[in-house]
Order: sequence, then structure tokens, then C-alpha cells
Amino acid sequence: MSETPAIRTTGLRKVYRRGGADVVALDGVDLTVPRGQVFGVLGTSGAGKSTLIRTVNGLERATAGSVEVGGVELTRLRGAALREQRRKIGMVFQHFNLLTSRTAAQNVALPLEIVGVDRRERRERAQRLLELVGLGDQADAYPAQLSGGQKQRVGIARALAAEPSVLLSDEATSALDEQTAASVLALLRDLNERLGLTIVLVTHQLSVVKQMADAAVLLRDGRAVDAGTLADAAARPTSPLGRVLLPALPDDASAADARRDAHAGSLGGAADGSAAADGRELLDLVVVGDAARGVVAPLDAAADEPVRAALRAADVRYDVLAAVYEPVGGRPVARLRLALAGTADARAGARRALAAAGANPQQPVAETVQEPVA
Ligand SMILES: Nc1ncnc2c1ncn2[C@@H]1O[C@H](COP(=O)(O)OP(=O)(O)OP(=O)(O)O)[C@@H](O)[C@H]1O
Repeated sequence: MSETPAIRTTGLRKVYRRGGADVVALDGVDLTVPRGQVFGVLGTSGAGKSTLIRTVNGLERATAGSVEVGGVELTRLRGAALREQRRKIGMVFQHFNLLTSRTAAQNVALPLEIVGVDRRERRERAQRLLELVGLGDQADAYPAQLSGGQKQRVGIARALAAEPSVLLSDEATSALDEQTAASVLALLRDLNERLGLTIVLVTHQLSVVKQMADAAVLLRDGRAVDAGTLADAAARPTSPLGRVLLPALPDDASAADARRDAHAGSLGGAADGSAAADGRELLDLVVVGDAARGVVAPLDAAADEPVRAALRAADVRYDVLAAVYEPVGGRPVARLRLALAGTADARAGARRALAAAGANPQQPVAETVQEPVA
């Protein structure tokens, strides 16, 4: 039997009324967020990202479909039962939403106060939570006395007070400078790892998802057009999510690399002048995982690297037109764009050898079909 997911939505639909017209914000979203993951929600402005997490959190009522959190169907609940379940979902907001007249500790203790935890225990638990987010010495500070990053840490501690199984973050780092945002994201990652907390991140910052998330969903016009782990999406560069995560390689990115990497039988170097009879094609390669490092290493440092070995074994010549290396979803990803020359059979053989070497060879995707994120 498979484990109950942290979140499951089925046919989730949300229609707002505005000025006498219907606005379909979610149009039948089926989504599964496994437990313990950091899960990104991507999409252009208006795609339905905020509506999705506001509906999952019960801040908005679904028009149709269902939302389950930890196996409990929120969309069936009303009144006290709904409030009780909603407490198990923590929420972190872009503008922190702290009460300015309360100290950090009193803000963190608020959800405990609502459920009637006594004063002494509230104080102790708030202090422990503030320590967890690195603010043990700021319990008596008021929000106005804290920096943006500190305020967001208080917001996170407050979201954790009711010991939620899921933390929803709506642009939690968008109002922070880059360095502060990075430290808040590191805190979220740490909480995910230490507490096994499932975190859903809504953000217009693609870099945040690339760095932080294990998996993501791409929303477009209220529909989930693609979802999955980032490593899988990166290995499927023509998939909608893959295209968002790995925008097209610029052809002219590294002419210098092309010269350095061109091997002995490089394009244009055919001594017998037979190149004109050969076909030529562009090929994008993606290598995900530990092998990625070798792919972009200088040739002499990676003599028996499988991708180069596959190219050497095939009867083709090639130039490396671009090479990009970056972590995606915590895994190294290397991408190369090759100009390949040889007979049709030789090029087909090279594509097979490259596929067998785990390099996911694909025709380059034209820039015009890229999916903007924000
Ligand atoms: N309270 C509301 N009343 C009416 N329409 C709404 C309301 N909230 C959102 N919408 C509409 O629903 C659609 C989805 O909005 P939503 O805020 O979920 O998108 P988003 O992906 O979070 O966008 P952004 O990145 O700009 O925040 C949009 O067309 C928006 O105008």
C-alpha cells in the first residue's frame, strides 16, 4: 500500500465572481505532494499559484473537487472540524503578517493561545520555536525592532507552533534581499530535513525552486500542465517543466569553450574534405546526477567520461557550442549543445550511444516555445 501523500487535490476547481463575470482560477487540478518533500509551485502571474495554496489551506473554499491534507478531506469539513484540521497546516506569508503590538514570543504563541494552551507552556514553546529558527535571544523584541529576515523567521516559528505536517509558503522570501532570502530558504530546508516537514513553496523566483525543491508543479491558466521531481523534469528537457527549469541554451554562450573542447576530428577539420557530403545537426544533451561533473570537465580531466567516449566511438565529428553546469533540485545537471557532423547512419549511431550513456539527446528546443515563469 502506498503512503498517504501530504497533500492530494482531485479535480480542484475555483471560480471567483468579479464584476458579474466568472474568473476560473483553478480548472481541475489533480496534484499529489508526497510527504517530506519541498515542493515548488511554478507558473506565470495569474496562473493560479496563490489560489492553489489558499484553497489547500482552507482560506478559500473550492468551487468543486477535493483537497486532502494528511489523508483528511478538508473540502468535506465545516466549522470547528475544519478549523481543527487547518491548524495542522502552517502558512508563511510574503509580508509576514505579524501583530505589531505583540512581541516575537507573543506572535509565535498566538496559535497556542487560540487553542487554550496555558500561559507558561505557551511561553516555553514559543521560546523553543524561536530557538529553532535562530532567534532565541529576540523573544521580547517587537516586530518593528526586527529586520525583514528576522520577522520572517518569527513568521515561520508561528507557523510551526501548532506542529503542522505541512508548511505552505506564499512568496515568503520575495520581500527580502538576496542574502536574507538565502538564509530564510536555508532555514526552511533545514526544517524540512530535521522535522520531516513537507513544504510547498509558491514563488515567482525560479532560482528558489531550482535550489530548494525536490519536485514541482507547473500551472498554466489554472491547470497543472506538468508535475514531477526536478531531476526527472531536467532529464526530460522537452517537457513543460523541463523547459521552465532549463531555458534554451544560448548558441553563442561559449564559443571559447567550443574551441577548447573541439577534439581532434572536430567539425571543419576533416582532412579529406569529405565534410560537405555529410549531414549536420544540432543536439542538446542533458546529464543529471554525479556523472554531470565529468561532462563539463576539461577533456583531459575526463578522458573516460561516458558521453565523450560515446562520441569518440561513433563515426562523427562534433563541436561543443555551449556547456552549462548547475544544480537543479539538489542534483548536478550538465547541458551541452553539440554541432554534430557525419553520415545519417553515423549520427543516428551517435544519438543511440549518447542515449545509452544517459545523455538524453534531443533536438534543441526553439527559444520561442519557452515557458515564462513570472
Ligand atoms: N479574490 C479574487 N477575486 C477575483 N479574482 C481573483 C481573486 N483572486 C485571484 N483572482 C484571479 O484568479 C486568477 C489566479 O490568481 P492567483 O492570484 O491565484 O494567480 P498567481 O499565479 O498566484 O499570480 P501571481 O504570481 O501574480 O500572484 C487570476 O486571474 C486572478 O485575477
